[in-house]
Amino acid sequence: MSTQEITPNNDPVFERVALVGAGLIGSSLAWVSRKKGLARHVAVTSRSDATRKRVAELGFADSLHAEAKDAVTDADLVIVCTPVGACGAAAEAIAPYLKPGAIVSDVGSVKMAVVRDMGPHIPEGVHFVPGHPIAGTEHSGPDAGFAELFEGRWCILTPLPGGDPAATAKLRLFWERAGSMIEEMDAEHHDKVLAITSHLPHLIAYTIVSTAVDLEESTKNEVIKFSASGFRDFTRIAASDPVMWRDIFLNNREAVLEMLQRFSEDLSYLQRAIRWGEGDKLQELFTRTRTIRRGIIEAKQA
Ligand SMILES: NC(=O)C1=CN([C@@H]2O[C@H](COP(=O)(O)OP(=O)(O)OC[C@H]3O[C@@H](n4cnc5c(N)ncnc54)[C@H](O)[C@@H]3O)[C@@H](O)[C@H]2O)C=CC1
Ligand SMILES: O=C(O)C(=O)Cc1ccc(O)cc1
Repeated sequence: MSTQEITPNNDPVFERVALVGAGLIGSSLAWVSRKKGLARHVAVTSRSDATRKRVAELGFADSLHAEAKDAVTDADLVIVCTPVGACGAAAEAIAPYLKPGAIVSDVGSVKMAVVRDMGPHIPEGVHFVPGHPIAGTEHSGPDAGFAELFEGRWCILTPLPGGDPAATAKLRLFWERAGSMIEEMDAEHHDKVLAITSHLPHLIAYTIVSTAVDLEESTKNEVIKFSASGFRDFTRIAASDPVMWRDIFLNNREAVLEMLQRFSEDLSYLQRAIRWGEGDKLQELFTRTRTIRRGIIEAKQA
């Protein structure tokens, strides 16, 4: 079904959207929902008094709730925006309060574990459509969010086999109106692709920054002083939320370990080439990767 057929105009996509968790992604979704009129009411839930106080000051919620059940009651769309490891408990807590016909989604960076943990709690008659915006920053918490985060970025939906296509189409429309481009795929494929494009790069960044700071004191000072753009980029990524990334690696274990194995083999190949002075091998690989980068830039400009 084309999204045009659902809402031919700019009416709100949903009456009431409930966001469970008010960090970078939850607050960005609240901001964009309000800015672009995606929902008539944005209900936000956060467990801590301090975060709720801050959310009230920032003013991105129409209603603010300590208990997720109060936010999700009567909601047409519920998006769980917690770290991946907390999604199952969040689904269990809200399940009895979900409205028949409501759509439940999430934004987790891993999909198979989210389906495994949330799926069993979603009641009959409620549509579960997992999602993952490929958009973010190294910042976290309610202050980090902004309405433009999803603009021009991919959002991957992983609908379950046998799920309601109309629910998926409506969620697609929501993300499209938030500025995203949508791709659908199965959860297993998602986890493999993201293991190499996002999870492994973060692991490498965490490692290289940690290796650099473990160097003896004098060298460490030089590292900080002369950190050129390459290393700086790594430090930005390595500043990402520790709990969120702990949960990603624990919940995408198989795919990350497989990619890590391949990566280690490729690294050994380069190590060998350097040891034996095989410049042709180095140059050939670097030429190949340069072509890939240029291809990505050209595809973006097209
Ligand atoms: N940060 C990023 O760049 C991106 C993150 N994601 C995914 O989005 C989700 C949220 O990430 P962020 O918004 O960046 O995190 P965040 O740390 O900024 O916010 C997480 C929110 O969840 C709440 N929370 C934490 N543990 C909880 C629990 N046990 N029960 C209930 N609430 C809990 C926190 O209080 C906070 O409000 C994660 O699953 C992450 O994998 C997806 C795309 C990009
Ligand atoms: O800040 C960056 O460079 C990111 O890579 C953000 C990010 C983090 C996790 C995701 O699942 C998607 C995007």
